[in-house]
Parts: sequence; C-alpha cells; structure tokens
Amino acid sequence: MSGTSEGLTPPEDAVKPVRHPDAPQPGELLGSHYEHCFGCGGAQPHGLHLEARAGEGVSVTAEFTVKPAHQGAPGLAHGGVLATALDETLGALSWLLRGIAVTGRLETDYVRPVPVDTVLYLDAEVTAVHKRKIYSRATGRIGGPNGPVAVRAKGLFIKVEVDHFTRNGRAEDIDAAMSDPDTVRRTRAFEVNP
Ligand SMILES: CCCCC/C=C\C/C=C\C/C=C\C/C=C\CCCC(=O)SCCNC(=O)CCNC(=O)[C@H](O)C(C)(C)COP(=O)(O)OP(=O)(O)OC[C@H]1O[C@@H](n2cnc3c(N)ncnc32)[C@H](O)[C@@H]1OP(=O)(O)O
Repeated sequence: MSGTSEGLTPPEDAVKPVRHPDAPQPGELLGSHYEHCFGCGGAQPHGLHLEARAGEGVSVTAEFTVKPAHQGAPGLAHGGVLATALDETLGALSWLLRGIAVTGRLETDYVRPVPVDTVLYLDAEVTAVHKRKIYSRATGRIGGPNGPVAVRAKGLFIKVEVDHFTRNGRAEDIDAAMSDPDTVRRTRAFEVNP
C-alpha cells in the first residue's frame, strides 16, 4: 500500500526543476555538507556516512550500509534510520539546485525489511518547484542499484537562507562550524545562488 498525503502534490502552476549551471557534474561525489551531520558527516561515529553523487538533471544517487548501530529489531534496520537515509538523499538534491532547503514534509513507504550489513542503493530527483517549495521523490533498493525496492519517500523541502541556521542553531555549534574554512566555503557556494 502506498499513497500521497496532502501537501506533497505540486500545485498546477508548479514548474520543472532547473539544474544549476554550476552544479557538480554527473558522477561527482558531493561530499558532506557538515562533518557532524548524522546523515553524511564523517565525524559522527554512529552516523549513516551516506555518500551521494550528482546524477543527470536534478537527481542524485547515494549508498548507505546498514550497521549494527542502526538496528530496530534484531538484525533489521530501524525505520527511522531508513527515513533519515531517504531524507539525507533528498536533501543532497540541494547541491544540484545550489540553494539551501530544509525538510518540511517527508512521507515514507516501507516495502521490504532491510537487514544489517545491507547496502541500500538510493536515488532521488526533484519533480517540481513552486516558489520556495521543492517537491521530490526517493527510492531505496537492496541487492544492487537495480534490485528490489525496499523503501520509498516523497518530500517537500522549503528553501531557506543561511540565517535559518545562524538564528536557530546552538551558538557554540554555529561558531565552531563558521570557524571551519571548509564549512564556510560550502555555505558561501549556496549563498551566491541567484
Ligand atoms: C552555519 C552553518 C550552515 C550549515 C548549512 C550549510 C549548507 C547546507 C548546504 C547544503 C545542504 C546539503 C544537503 C542537505 C542534507 C541533508 C538534508 C537533511 C534535511 C533536514 O533534515 S532539515 C531538518 C528538518 N527540518 C526542519 O528543521 C525544518 C523546520 N521547519 C521550519 O523551519 C519552517 O517550518 C520552514 C522553514 C520549513 C517553513 O517556514 P517559513 O516560515 O520559512 O515558511 P512558510 O511556513 O511560509 O512555508 C513556505 C511554504 O511552504 C509550505 N509548507 C511549509 N511547511 C510545510 C509542510 N510541513 N507541509 C506542507 N507545506 C508546507 C507553506 O504552506 C508555504 O506554502 P505557500 O508559499 O504555497 O503558502
């Protein structure tokens, strides 16, 4: 069973997404947007360490290996962890649009259980844009990039400015992030988005 709840269907005057001219090339690894991110950061010991690559158009692919720390039931991935992997993959689409966006709504279908040690092969694309609203979908497969579908999601992301983070984040974490030249460089790349 699957469905789409209110808020995830683009309005009639939504437009097709446009890949930013300076978007990373198809196949390019996107890297982490923040080293302490639970989804993609290298400095999070129990994080997902999800690795995303740019795809064609406004799409990405990503891989995530389910570790023992990600269990919900014995030997099986926790559903919230899988939702995080889908959320992170959808979030990585920001690199293709070169604009910062946060998750407003995320709807997940769990189709098959995902055992520990499984690699989840994810793909995601933006389907439509309406003002600040970005509509997207993601799929996670097991057994290979063309294997059976285990999870699916639809997302609604909302474009924000950098001050969304500086106004709302804990001051010590913002200060630490802003003293890291790599984070500043990555954040600036998004700020110059026309
Ligand atoms: C200093 C360090 C900076 C570090 C960051 C740097 C770089 C980042 C770069 C790249 C990112 C790359 C990868 C990202 C990777 C991972 C992604 C993980 C993503 C997340 O995990 S992120 C955390 C969870 N996320 C939140 O923490 C959001 C909390 N939330 C809010 O902060 C507000 O809620 C907000 C801002 C969403 C909206 O607030 P707002 O006041 O700005 O706007 P408003 O409410 O007017 O909404 C505008 C239009 O969106 C519609 N709308 C809004 N929400 C809706 C909903 N839920 N359902 C249906 N429609 C919705 C309205 O109906 C309206 O629609 P309309 O225009 O048609 O009327």
